[in-house]
Order: sequence, then C-alpha cells, then structure tokens
Amino acid sequence: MTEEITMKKIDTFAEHGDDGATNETHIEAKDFSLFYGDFEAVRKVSMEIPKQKVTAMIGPSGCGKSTLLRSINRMNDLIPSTSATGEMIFDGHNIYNKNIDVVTLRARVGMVFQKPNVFPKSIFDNVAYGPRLQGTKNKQELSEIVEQSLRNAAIWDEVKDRLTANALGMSGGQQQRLCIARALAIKPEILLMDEPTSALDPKATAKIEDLIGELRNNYTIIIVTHNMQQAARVSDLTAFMYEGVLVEFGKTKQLFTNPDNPQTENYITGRFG
Ligand SMILES: Nc1ncnc2c1ncn2[C@@H]1O[C@H](COP(=O)(O)OP(=O)(O)OP(=O)(O)O)[C@@H](O)[C@H]1O
Repeated sequence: MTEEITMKKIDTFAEHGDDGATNETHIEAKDFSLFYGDFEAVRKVSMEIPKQKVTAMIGPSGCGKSTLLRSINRMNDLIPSTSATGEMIFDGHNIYNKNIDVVTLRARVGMVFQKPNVFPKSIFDNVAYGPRLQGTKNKQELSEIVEQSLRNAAIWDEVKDRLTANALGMSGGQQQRLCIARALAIKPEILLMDEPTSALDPKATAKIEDLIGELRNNYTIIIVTHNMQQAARVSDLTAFMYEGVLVEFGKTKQLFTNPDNPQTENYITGRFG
C-alpha cells in the first residue's frame, strides 16, 4: 500500500529530474569520513555533486545526512572532537587543508537551518548583516543588495513596505525565506539546506519548494530532507544514506522509480526507516 502511494506521487512530481544529467562538478567528496570522537558518522563517502542542480540527501534518522551536509562548509568544526579524513574538493582544493580560510569558505557555501534563525533586528538589517561584515558600507549599495536578495528569496513583495520592522514579527515561513535572503546576500555559490521546511506548515513549505525551483538556475543546492515526497519534488539528484554510508546516488526519478540497491528500495517503499 505504502509502495503504491509513494510511487504514484513521485511520478507526478519528478519530471524535472529528467535533466539531472551532471555536467560540471561543484563539490566532490573522495573517501570522505567525519568522526565525532571515535565514532565514524560519515563513512568513506565518495560523490560528485553537480553545479546548479538540486541534490537531496535522504535516509533514516541518524544516518549521517546532516553531518555530511555540514561537512561541506566545515560547520562541524564548531563541534568539539570532530575530525575528518579523505577529501572534500571545492574549486580544486580540499577544504580540509590547513591553509583554507573557513570564513571565505562559508561565504561561498551558505547555509539555511531547520528552524529559521532570524536576528532580533529589522528585516533590512538581517539581510544587510553579511554584506556589512564583508565591508559594504555604502547605503545605496546595501539597499540594492537587500532588495535583490529579498526578491531572489521571493519575499520582497511581502516586506518591501516594512523593511524597518523587527524580523521576529514575521510568520515562520516568512522568517525562513528571510534567512534564505540573508544567505543569498553574501552571494554564495552553494546553498546548503538542512531540513528547511520541517518547522513549516504545508503552505509555507510549498513556497520554499517553489523558491528552490527558481534558485536552482543560479545556485548549487544541497538539501537534507526527511520527506521523500519533497526530495522527489525539488531535486534533480538524490543521495540515499544508511548508517553513515552512501548507499546510492543518482538521478532522482531513477532512484525513486527504479533504484539499483535493494536497501534503497526498502527505504523508499517504507519497509524501514
Ligand atoms: N555533536 C555530535 N556528537 C556526537 N555524535 C553526533 C553528533 N551529532 C550527530 N551525531 C551522531 O552522528 C550520527 C549522524 O547524525 P546526523 O545528525 O548527521 O544524522 P541525520 O541523518 O541527519 O539524522 P536526523 O535525520 O535525525 O537529523 C548519529 O548517530 C548521531 O547520533
């Protein structure tokens, strides 16, 4: 029963996955492992994430999706006792090399979290925060960046008349789009999204999913989601992880309709997880 429902919905939504053929690789993991102390949470993952596509990471709770996602801009560095082996290649360099400037890396690889983490500041100041840190002081220039970022995050029309209002007064869905605008304001190339809709209602979720559809033209997006329907709707490629291992990675439609690995099939048909 579960199998039938899953397949039906996925067939409806996954059409754009057809063009998921990869051309240029943007990030490449090579035998990459991430440890919390002695525990290997991500195990020797090798994958090539294509440029300007949406890649979804799915798998049961605790399989290492978020850890792998956070490895891409070294957010795990903030957790004591983490260490990495193997390589995560971005722009020809292993980002775990000692000479990598992590601040620059995180400007190029932005992140949006599960719960919108707006600052208790005005809508304008939330979006201008990163550019100001990067040294942009000119008011006109800042205004242009803020407007463009809010437009790109599909929220300009809702907030253009109240840019000085406190961002905490916005709805959860608006706050999440504001966080996306804030991430876009520093002009990243890659956007990491860690379950960006799990705290949102279906209407707000649909808006974020539409937005992902638009952003994929200009950004490489990697999204962790618990929701397989969402992965099927928004992504070009899907990675299925289990117990830290990358079990299968391929075009979304193929993975959901005709997976290579029996473990993937068991998961997407609801037999476990
Ligand atoms: N800060 C941490 N310290 C120690 N172990 C951790 C830490 N964060 C995660 N882990 C462990 O690493 C493994 C992978 O966790 P991770 O959060 O990456 O999985 P996930 O697939 O994203 O899970 P979920 O879907 O529940 O968010 C789990 O066994 C988890 O308990």
